This record gives sequence, C-alpha cells and structure tokens, in this order.
Amino acid sequence: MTVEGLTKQFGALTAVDGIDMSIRRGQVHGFLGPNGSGKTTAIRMMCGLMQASRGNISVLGMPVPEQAAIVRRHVGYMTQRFSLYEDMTVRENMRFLCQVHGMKRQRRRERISEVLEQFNLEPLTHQRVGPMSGGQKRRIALAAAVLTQPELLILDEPTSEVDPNTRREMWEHFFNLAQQGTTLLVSTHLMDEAERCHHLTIMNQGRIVADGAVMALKQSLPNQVLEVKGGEVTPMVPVLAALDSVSHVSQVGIALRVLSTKNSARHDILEVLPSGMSVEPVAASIEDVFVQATSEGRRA
Ligand SMILES: Nc1ncnc2c1ncn2[C@@H]1O[C@H](COP(=O)(O)OP(=O)(O)OP(=O)(O)O)[C@@H](O)[C@H]1O
Repeated sequence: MTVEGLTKQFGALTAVDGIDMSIRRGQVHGFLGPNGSGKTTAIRMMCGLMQASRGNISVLGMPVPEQAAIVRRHVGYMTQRFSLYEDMTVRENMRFLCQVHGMKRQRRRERISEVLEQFNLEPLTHQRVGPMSGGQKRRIALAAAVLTQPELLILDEPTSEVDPNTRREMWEHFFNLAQQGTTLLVSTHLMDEAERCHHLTIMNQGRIVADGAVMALKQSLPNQVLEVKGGEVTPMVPVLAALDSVSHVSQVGIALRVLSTKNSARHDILEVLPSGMSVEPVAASIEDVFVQATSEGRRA
C-alpha cells in the first residue's frame, strides 16, 4: 500500500497533513502517534471509508477511492469501536459477515470453523456477544476481520482492553498471518508492541515525524539516552529537567531516563547529582524515539 500527499481537513483543522507512506507486503507495520495525531483519520481514508481532501492512495495496486469497493473485499479492518452485533452470537456474527462478503455456504462453514478453532473461540461460539468482556470482544473482532482471508489487515488499537496473555496471543496471530503473506497495519499506543513491529510510522499533529525499521529508528535517534540511578531519583526529576542540555526526563522504576541532544549533558548532570548517584549512557528504546519525535507538539 502507498499513500502520497494524503491530506484531510475538517474545516480549519488539518487532521492529516500531506503524509507519504509505503507498507511492504507481509510486514507488521506499526502506526504510532499521540491521541488526535490523525492515525484513525488516515486509516479511514486508506480503507475508502472517508474521502481525502487531497492526495493519492493505492491499496494492493488499486486506487482508492475509485476502486474502494473491490479493495474492501481484500482488506480486513478492525475498528477501535466494536463492529460486532451485540444481540447475535459469535457464530451468527461470523455467518452474517460471510454473507455480506458473498461467501458460498460450504466455504462459509469451513472458514467459520477454521477461525473459531484458530482463535480458541469454540467455547464462546453460541454465546451472545453483548455481555462479553472487552478482551473477548477484541479477540472475536480480530477473528471476524480475518474470516475472508484479507491480503491487508488494518487494526486500529486492536489490543486495548486486552489482558497481557491475550495480547501476547494476538501478537502471535499477527506474526503468523504476516508469515503467510498478510500485510498488517497496526495502530497502537503501547511501546512494547511498537518494538515488535518490522517497521514503524510515527505521526504527530497530522504529519509523519519518524518512519523506518525499528532498529534503524533507534540508531538514528539524535538524542543520547542517559540513565541516572543509585538513590532517591524522584526529587531529581525537576532538577535535571531544568538543565539546558536536557530535553526530557522520565522515571522508570528506580532510575531516571534522560534525553539530550547536547554532548555536555552527562557533565552537567554529574554537577548537580548528589554523591552516590551515577549517570551512564544506555541504548535507545522505541519509547525514546517516540518521545523525541512527538515532543515538539507538546512543547508547543
Ligand atoms: N469527523 C470528524 N470531524 C471533525 N474532526 C475530526 C473528525 N474525526 C477526527 N477529527 C479530529 O481530527 C484529529 C485527528 O483525529 P484521529 O481520530 O484521526 O486521531 P488518532 O491519532 O486516531 O487519535 P487516537 O490515538 O486518540 O485514536 C483530532 O483532532 C480529531 O478531533
């Protein structure tokens, strides 16, 4: 899938501001950004569910919105809000979806059985979706999104409300699907999930502020990452944040993680640290990349 110059304006607000994106087949492509940065709006345009103000979209080689109807047959989309019918059972929901996609009866039976087994949903087959937990609904929504064996699967925050074990299971499913050739675009706010992706695009205020393979993004971080530990670190947060050479400080357990673009930072920190505390350079994480890439908007 490729998008060029994709833009969406809601009156005076430019929610998506001329983004270029390219997603390779068989990859798990993470889509990150603070709340309101434009991810869902971009996704909705890619699926042909919302008209772009400007720009070109090509999904599986077909232009959108011109061929959106055909494209949608090959794309699975799991929205943030559940698109399941609450009064129907799991099986009834699946049967309905297959019918909408014009799947023949025999094929429909096969696919529903396969998917129910694949996602361990057999015990829930005949239960109504309404009273189920948020996590169960997410699992069912994912199963529903892959019923038609889409070539491209777009998942908008698929693991919110999901417990850690189910989350792990869902990610196993994502990689199995990618292994079989499905392309996945996954929006998430969870940094451990972002670390798992092959490729990441980070948005801020409607623009792409970082894009690349996970390792490459970490290596290209202009900031050095320093870790401060060895005592009462909490009172040191405002002290370090006030230093000119420090751009960001956050506490992680018993340590502080400090971002800086200046070489003098380690020296400056040592000058204000009480004795017994240390400051050492550490490897960058995707959270560091995210904080650096999206900090401009917060400062503004
Ligand atoms: N239909 C709409 N009409 C007007 N403004 C909208 C509409 N849809 C989204 N917006 C605005 O566009 C901006 C981007 O919203 P969007 O939902 O795309 O962000 P997001 O990155 O998906 O956020 P989140 O992480 O919270 O889901 C926000 O300021 C939002 O209020």
